[in-house]
Amino acid sequence: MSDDFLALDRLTLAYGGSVAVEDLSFALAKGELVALLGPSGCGKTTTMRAIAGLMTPRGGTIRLGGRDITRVPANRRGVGLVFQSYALFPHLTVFENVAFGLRLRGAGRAEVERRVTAALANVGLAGFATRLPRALSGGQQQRVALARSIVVEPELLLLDEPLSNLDARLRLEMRSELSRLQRELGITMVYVTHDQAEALALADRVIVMRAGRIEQMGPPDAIYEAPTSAFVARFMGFENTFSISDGHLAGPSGALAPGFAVPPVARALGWRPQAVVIGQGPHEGRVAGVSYLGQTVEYLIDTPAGPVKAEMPAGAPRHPAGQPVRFDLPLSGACVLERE
Ligand SMILES: Nc1ncnc2c1ncn2[C@@H]1O[C@H](COP(=O)(O)OP(=O)(O)OP(=O)(O)O)[C@@H](O)[C@H]1O
Repeated sequence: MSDDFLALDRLTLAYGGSVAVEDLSFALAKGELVALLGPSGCGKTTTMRAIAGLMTPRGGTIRLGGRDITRVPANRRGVGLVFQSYALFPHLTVFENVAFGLRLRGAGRAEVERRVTAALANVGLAGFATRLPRALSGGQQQRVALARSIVVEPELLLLDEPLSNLDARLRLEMRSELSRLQRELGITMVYVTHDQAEALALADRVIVMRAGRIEQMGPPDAIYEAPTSAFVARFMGFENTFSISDGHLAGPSGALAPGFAVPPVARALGWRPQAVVIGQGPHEGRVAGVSYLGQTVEYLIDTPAGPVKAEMPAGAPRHPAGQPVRFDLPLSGACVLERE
C-alpha cells in the first residue's frame, strides 16, 4: 500500500485527435518527490494537468490515497499546483494572496491568521505579509506562490517548472528551500522540469519521458550513472553518443572505427566530455572551438563522425582552434547503451 499513494495506471491523454501521453503508468509513495524530466513536448505538463483534474483522460485511471480520482473535479482532489508563472493577485498583499484558498474553504479569522503566518515562515517570508507582489523579487513571488499552495495542506503538490523564470543563483537557492520544505512537511510532490541538474538534486526518483511515454525511471544516481538508452544518456550529459553500425561508431556525418571490440550488447556508446582524451589516441580531428570555463577547457572537435565535445583540466596542454588534434574515445570511459 505504501508504494501507491498516487498511482497512474495506463493513462492515455489526448488533445482532440492527437495523443500526447500514451499508456503511462507510475506510482509514488507518500512523502516521495518524483521528477518528470524530458524535452519540450514530451507530455510532462499534460500529465500534470490530468493529475490536477484539468483534463479528462482518454483511458486509464488515477488513484490518490486509495481513491479513484480520475473523474473527480479539480477542486475536490486535494491537489495543489505551482506553475512557472506565479499568478499572484497583484492587488492583494502577500498575506491575502496566501489566505485566499483558506478563505474560500471557509476558514475562520484566527485559523487563517495562524496558518498563513506559519506558511510564510516556512518559505522564509515572515516579514513580508503586508507587501504587494510588485514589491517582491521573482524568487520572493515564487515563494508566495509556494506558501499559497502549502497553506491548504494538499495531499499532493504538483510543481510545473516552478523555478524556470528565476536567475541561476535564485534557482539554486529555491531548489534547496524546496528540498527542505519537502522534507519538513513530508508533502508528496511531482516536479516537472527539463533541467537535468534540478531533477537529480531534488528527486527521490526521476522519470525520464520521451514522446508521451516513460523512457526510464529510477533513483537519480542510477539514471545518471546507468542510463539504459541513448536518449536518456544524452540527457544525462553523455553528449558524445554514437550508435553502433557494423562495429563502427556512427555519427551524423560518418563513422569512426572505435579501436576496440564493441561489446555485443551495445546498440550505442556514449562518452561525457570529461571522458574524451585529447592530444593522443587513434582518431584525428580538428579543433573547431575552444572555451575556457575556469576549472576546465572545453573543446569542440570536428571528426569524420561529427562533432565531439571534450573537456580537459585548465592546466593541461592547450590545443589551439583550427589545428589538427588526436583524440581517443576509450571503452573504459564509455557508457554502454542497449537501446537507441
Ligand atoms: N492545448 C493543446 N492542444 C493540442 N495539443 C497540445 C496542447 N497542449 C499540448 N499539446 C501537445 O501535447 C504534447 C505534449 O505537450 P506538453 O505540454 O505536455 O509537453 P511538455 O513536456 O510539458 O513540454 P514543455 O517542456 O515544452 O512544457 C505536445 O506534442 C504538444 O504539442
